[in-house]
Amino acid sequence: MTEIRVLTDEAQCRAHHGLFRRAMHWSPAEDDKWEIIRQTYEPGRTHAAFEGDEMVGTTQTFGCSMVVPGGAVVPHAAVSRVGVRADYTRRGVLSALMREQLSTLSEPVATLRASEGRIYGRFGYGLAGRVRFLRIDARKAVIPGSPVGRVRMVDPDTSDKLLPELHTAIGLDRPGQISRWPGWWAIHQERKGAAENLVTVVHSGPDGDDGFVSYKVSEDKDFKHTMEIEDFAWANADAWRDLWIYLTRLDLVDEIHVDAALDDPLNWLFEDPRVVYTKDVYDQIWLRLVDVPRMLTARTYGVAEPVVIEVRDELLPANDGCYRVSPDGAERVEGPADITISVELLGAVYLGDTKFSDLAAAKRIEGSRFDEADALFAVPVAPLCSTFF
Ligand SMILES: CC(=O)SCCNC(=O)CCNC(=O)[C@H](O)C(C)(C)COP(=O)(O)OP(=O)(O)OC[C@H]1O[C@@H](n2cnc3c(N)ncnc32)[C@H](O)[C@@H]1OP(=O)(O)O
Repeated sequence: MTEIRVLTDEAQCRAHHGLFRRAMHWSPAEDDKWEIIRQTYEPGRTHAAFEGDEMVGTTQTFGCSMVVPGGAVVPHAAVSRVGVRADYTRRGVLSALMREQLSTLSEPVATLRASEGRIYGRFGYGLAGRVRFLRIDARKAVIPGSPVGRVRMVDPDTSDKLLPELHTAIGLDRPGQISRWPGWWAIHQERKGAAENLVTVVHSGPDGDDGFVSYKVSEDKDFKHTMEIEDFAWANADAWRDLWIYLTRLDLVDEIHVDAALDDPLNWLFEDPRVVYTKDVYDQIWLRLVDVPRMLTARTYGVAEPVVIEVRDELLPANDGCYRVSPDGAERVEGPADITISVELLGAVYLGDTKFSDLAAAKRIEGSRFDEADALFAVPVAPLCSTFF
């Protein structure tokens, strides 16, 4: 029988990490890497599945906060390192891990990045945010005008001190953005070493530092140079534009790759909008409403007549019930409901990436008054989570 345990000692956490990496077809971390990775194992947040004495499955959370529509910041669990040993798959190991993890979470919301699209819906995670992968032709990318602020290159020691504070100040700018935990920064900082050669520049305007970008440039056998933008945050349009001027005027860069929000206005920066090419749109945020009443009251709503939504949650039945959503907020009520929706799909509409009317058109939800529900849940900016975990 599968038993789920919370891991406490380091040797087991290392085995957990190795099992997850093996499930992803990656080799285990070397000793020097483990010294950094061990900092990402927070007490009480690591679950493993055991068959007898053998560890056969893993999952873990990182504690942080997430921005919801309207700007409130709520406690959030970032779920990661999900893996089941290949000789134990499709026997319910992941299901047991997910049930235990969900029932013990203290945060009202959890998100994850899914390796495959069919895994997590059954556990109540909905596809709540997508991202555009952009390719920019750096040789033709001309931004008219001059920078208005100052961009400076910072050495690794300086950026290690500066970036966590700066990200806290400016990084929580959209629904879906999350704060970063010490272990996240430990791994990011290690990447500035020789192996990955990540470079950071910081922008300052009239009120001080207000933007940063971390990037690396690699060269292929044909001497083509490609820049990968790994981390990018800005507090205002001047910082955003100045940092792009810096990036597109760098020598020896042919192409730039970056992930951007669906509504990022990057094309409009350039004389020729076609230098920005959307190579892909992919799912990014999979969101699980753990405490539906709390999460429905945490966000704000648009202007429309109130709608009553009935939520169904097989794994966490405390969420079952009807909620009246209006421009003034949300509250539990008795029925009748206008719309019936699973907790998975409520997660999909929660940040505003998906509309009720789209789910109705796809025959995924039932009811009426979808236009009013769309207007209530609409958000002025697309969700994004710039923090990979
Ligand atoms: C947040 C992250 O860390 S993402 C990384 C996720 N990890 C990986 O992709 C690593 C490789 N894969 C694995 O380790 C495992 O196959 C897992 C974790 C995806 C699934 O673990 P399992 O123990 O096999 O899942 P479990 O047996 O509980 O399956 C539950 C249900 O999901 C289905 N399912 C599980 N994995 C998949 C999949 N990859 N594709 C489609 N269906 C799946 C099962 O068929 C089962 O359906 P059923 O209830 O209708 O029978």
